[in-house]
Amino acid sequence: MQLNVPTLVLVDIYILALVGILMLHAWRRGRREPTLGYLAAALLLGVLGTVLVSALRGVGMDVVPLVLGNMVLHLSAAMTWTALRVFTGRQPHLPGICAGAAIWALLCLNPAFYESLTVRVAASSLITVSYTGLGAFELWRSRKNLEVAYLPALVLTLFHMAFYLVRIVVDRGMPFDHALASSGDGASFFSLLIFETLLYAIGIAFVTLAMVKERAELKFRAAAYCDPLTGVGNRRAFMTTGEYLVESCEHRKEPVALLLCDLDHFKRLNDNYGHASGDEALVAFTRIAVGSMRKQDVFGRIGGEEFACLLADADDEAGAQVAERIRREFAELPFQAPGELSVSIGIVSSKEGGYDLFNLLALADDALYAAKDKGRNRIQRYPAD
Ligand SMILES: Nc1nc2c(ncn2[C@@H]2O[C@H](COP(=O)(O)OP(=O)(O)OP(=O)(O)O)[C@@H](O)[C@H]2O)c(=O)[nH]1
Repeated sequence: MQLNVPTLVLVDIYILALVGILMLHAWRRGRREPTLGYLAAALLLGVLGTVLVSALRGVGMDVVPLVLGNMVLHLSAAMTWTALRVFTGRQPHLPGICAGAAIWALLCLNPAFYESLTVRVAASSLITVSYTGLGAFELWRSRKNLEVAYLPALVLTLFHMAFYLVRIVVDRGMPFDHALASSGDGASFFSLLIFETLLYAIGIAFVTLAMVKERAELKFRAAAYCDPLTGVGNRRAFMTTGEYLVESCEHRKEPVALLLCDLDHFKRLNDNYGHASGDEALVAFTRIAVGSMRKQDVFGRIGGEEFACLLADADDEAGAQVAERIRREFAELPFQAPGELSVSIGIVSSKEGGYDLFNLLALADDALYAAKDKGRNRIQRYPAD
């Protein structure tokens, strides 16, 4: 099928401009996220480059489409690479951004290069392959830290690179003649080229926007589930992961133990040594408790000076052992004055409380209350005497 080149170019310009403006809008709305800014620049430079390369073909000013137009298109490719680079956490590389356009300008100073359509097509494709390859490389080398679905962007980029590699071998170029533009030698590959480049531009804009949105969502979710002082999960996180753990223990017919820990006389500690010292005590307790947990256990700060530990495959005896270790280590911590740090811990297991986290929490709270009542700095299993 032969596609009409001028029509395709017009469609290409309109769609790229529309996506570019939408990306600019997303950049402004998204707190000027640099990745979207570079992507918007890539799309709008793509529009300018396409206008320069196409509109002024064969009208006696070949230097504009051939030299300037292609330089702008190479800058556009560099911007797409930079968008992916910035997304992976690296700084833009200014010499790298300018290199493609500069190399093209230098090559055009050579009359043999300027006159040979085949060599120009090969060089232009090679520059595009380099920038696209760099974009894929940025994603690949950061894949372990990205935490978002990067594969669509990687596959799209590799496909675009492969297309331009094929172009080096297959394409003999579009001659600079309007009469040949829709039917002449090279027109069919050229129309395919416009088509592929347009799909790539839309595709990479869409998947990169999706990656940026996914990352923002992860950041908000982490903030909503994390206690900023201690870095562990807050009550919401504990309840969500805790319920899941309780359910899976029930499913495997394993016991589960809950420890409810409350630092003793914490108000007094704050009043005597200041809020910063109180914070230090909270962080120190977290360190000790987390150090006593296994990977499959769940721990969280569920209130001001209240923490909860859910131990998988542990009965109340195992829970009491862990609780006693935490209590002892915390009480032995060197602090402002000896005996200032202590914790009371209520313990309940699924043997008494069943596999309902709310019920376990209520029973552990009873045990904790009894521990406080008996003088604090102690562990207490449910049911209390
Ligand atoms: N430093 C600090 N203090 C906090 C934080 N969150 C809550 N608190 C304080 O923890 C104290 C808790 O006091 P209470 O509930 O009376 O409990 P308590 O003094 O530990 O008494 P008992 O639990 O009965 O031993 C309050 O003074 C809160 O201001 C925090 O993030 N940092």
